[in-house]
Amino acid sequence: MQLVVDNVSKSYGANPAVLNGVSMSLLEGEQALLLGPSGSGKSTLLNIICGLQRPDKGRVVIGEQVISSPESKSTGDEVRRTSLGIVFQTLRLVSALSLRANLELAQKLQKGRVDRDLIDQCLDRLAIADRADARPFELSQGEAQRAAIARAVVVSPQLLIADEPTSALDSGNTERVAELLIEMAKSVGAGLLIATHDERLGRFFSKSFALNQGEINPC
Ligand SMILES: Nc1ncnc2c1ncn2[C@@H]1O[C@H](COP(=O)(O)OP(=O)(O)OP(=O)(O)O)[C@@H](O)[C@H]1O
Repeated sequence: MQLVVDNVSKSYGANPAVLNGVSMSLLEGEQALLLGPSGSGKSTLLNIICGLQRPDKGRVVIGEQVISSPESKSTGDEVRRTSLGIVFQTLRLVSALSLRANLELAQKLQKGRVDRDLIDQCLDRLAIADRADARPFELSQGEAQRAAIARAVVVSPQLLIADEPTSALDSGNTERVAELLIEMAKSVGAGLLIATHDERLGRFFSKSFALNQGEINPC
């Protein structure tokens, strides 16, 4: 499913022009990195791409649907539910539920049904099958990060979006998580956009964008 970010601008009162006419696109199934230092607006751009924040100007189109525009109201819910898998920077797993129940809940909410085979496959691939009954606070940081990836993938998204998915990891685990995201996105035929400040991830991607001082450029 194609992603088009068209001339998006966003300011926050004391932070004018966090995004200043940002345009970028991903073809169906394409994988890319969004690079930028801390505070450059990566999370803001991802939130707008996911329809979780509205831009001041411009729009985001996923497939045929506008998910974000200054006027957008509820359209984002439907595109998010049917098409997106999101790995949040703060993971956002439900702490009262086991890892398996977190994945089942995501499938119920987004797809309306539970696919246990796909859950088992993802848990296996991410090497956390033996932690399926643990609750999020019983997981190590790396296991929780992989759990958040599993939750985004088990909904069979058409576009997988990950915000700093390797921020808390050492370099060995950073590379492993990047490779897993790439492999998991391919396994469900999804496009992939990873926001990170970690330039070491560049070698895994043939397409990258650099966000700096409100502007975006291919790099
Ligand atoms: N809700 C908000 N209200 C006001 N300012 C905000 C808000 N959200 C973000 N900002 C500011 O906008 C700028 C961009 O923040 P954002 O979180 O998008 O950057 P980032 O590149 O994702 O940073 P990091 O890599 O540290 O997570 C920062 O200066 C931040 O303080």
